[in-house]
Amino acid sequence: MEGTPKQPKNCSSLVEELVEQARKTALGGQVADYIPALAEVNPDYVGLAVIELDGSVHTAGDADIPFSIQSISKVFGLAMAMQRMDDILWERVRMEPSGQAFNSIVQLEWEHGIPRNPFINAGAIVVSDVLVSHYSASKSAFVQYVRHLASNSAIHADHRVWESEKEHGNRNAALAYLMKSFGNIESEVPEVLDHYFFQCSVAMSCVDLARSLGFLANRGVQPGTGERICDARSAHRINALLSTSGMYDQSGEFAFTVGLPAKSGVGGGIVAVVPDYGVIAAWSPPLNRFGNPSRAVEMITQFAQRLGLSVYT
Ligand SMILES: NC(=O)CC[C@H](N)C(=O)O
Repeated sequence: MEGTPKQPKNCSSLVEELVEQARKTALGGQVADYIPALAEVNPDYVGLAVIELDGSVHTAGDADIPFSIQSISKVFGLAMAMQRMDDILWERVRMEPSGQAFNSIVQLEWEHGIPRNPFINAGAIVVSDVLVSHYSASKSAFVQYVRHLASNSAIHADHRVWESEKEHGNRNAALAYLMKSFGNIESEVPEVLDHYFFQCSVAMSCVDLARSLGFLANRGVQPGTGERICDARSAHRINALLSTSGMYDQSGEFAFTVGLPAKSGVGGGIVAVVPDYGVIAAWSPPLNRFGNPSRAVEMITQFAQRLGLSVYT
């Protein structure tokens, strides 16, 4: 039945236990340092938040501290673009796993400037181009959208991170100019990159993230407010893409071991959608070799396995 928790018991104590365990685990990995402002983040932060469709909130550790959402912004950007554009969007960005690093450039030339999916950087830059063309002020539209979804008007972009990415964004600029040369970017590249870096620099907490993406677990309707954010088909499509491409080149392994649609970011966050149950958001800055946060992967894996949450069961 829609909205019925699959496993309501002892969530809060499990969330506490997983954070405690994560704090003790030295999983290695390094905080992202290719964006200098991110390198300054304390690697010891650990947060976990679970929000169920019935509104129950379970949090532990640093679940209320905002951090740089980075690539998690690609989910919000895509949801906005899908609202504004029909299926023509899928001629400009595809729906296949890339099998490459999130910022890889090699595939893009072979495939004529059409990115494999909206959750690698090239795909998110195309989505940013859609937003720049469809909104007169795309950056403020983006921030208003996430504030509304998270019911938190204090959410804002971290300008230091934004500037830092702009200064060190040569690879993303290369992706954007290559796509422009193939005719897959409409607006001017600097304006598109400015939007892309801005949305990556938005700071949100685990609680904000878990609350904001509840609609993906509930066929497009935001559980707290009953507002329809997107149609059920769009929610299905976003979840499908998250399952196949949300964890970059570790998406196959994540599906194999966990089995939930999820998106990671180099700020150390991951959100995982559990259809008909709720959303899990975890944060710990050090990253593994795929650019996914090791402890956050571990906390979500444990939570899902212990409660038997998987879309493939
Ligand atoms: N994986 C990520 O979180 C990447 C986002 C980052 N802003 C970048 O463009 O490189």
